Amino acid sequence: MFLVDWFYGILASLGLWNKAAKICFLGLDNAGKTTLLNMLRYGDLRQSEPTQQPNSDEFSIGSVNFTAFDLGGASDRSQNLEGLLCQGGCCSLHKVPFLILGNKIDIDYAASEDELRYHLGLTNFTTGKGNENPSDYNARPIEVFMCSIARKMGYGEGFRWLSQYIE
Ligand SMILES: Nc1nc2c(ncn2[C@@H]2O[C@H](COP(=O)(O)OP(=O)(O)OP(=O)(O)O)[C@@H](O)[C@H]2O)c(=O)[nH]1
Repeated sequence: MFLVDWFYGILASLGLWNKAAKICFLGLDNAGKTTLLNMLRYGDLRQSEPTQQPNSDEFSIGSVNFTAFDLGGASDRSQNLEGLLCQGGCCSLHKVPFLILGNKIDIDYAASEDELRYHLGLTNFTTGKGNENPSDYNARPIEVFMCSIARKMGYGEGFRWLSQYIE
């Protein structure tokens, strides 16, 4: 019973209760991928050593599978967002929704949402944060949400946005 309540609590807070999905986290070194994974898995902040070798970490809650590809010390920054988005339309991620989390907004000098959108080339290109009608949507859903995993802020809204594109 406790386990079911825990499953329900975490998935409902992310809008993922009754959804089946594979959610993959990709990010630069030090972005907070492991911290987010630990927050989802254990519900708290845990320190971990910076990743020195490419690896991945995976766990499931209910029918939702979370995987973080931690490129760490071997990160190749040419694998940027543009590459991931496969703008040539050639790849299997063609219509997969992208949630971009701008983490660490608790830090004074953190980039603003507008700055992040600008530097990612996403100004005026994102889907919108409201409840779109997913069945009307023919393009890849993509949106930016700013967050602080340390303060437990922002990423829940991002996941709930994402959840509307997951069956
Ligand atoms: N201030 C602040 N620090 C954070 C936040 N999220 C993570 N961190 C810190 O950022 C550092 C890197 O976090 P990780 O989760 O290890 O980052 P990662 O993306 O897994 O990094 P690699 O292992 O290098 O790929 C750690 O010291 C975290 O405590 C946040 O929201 N705010």
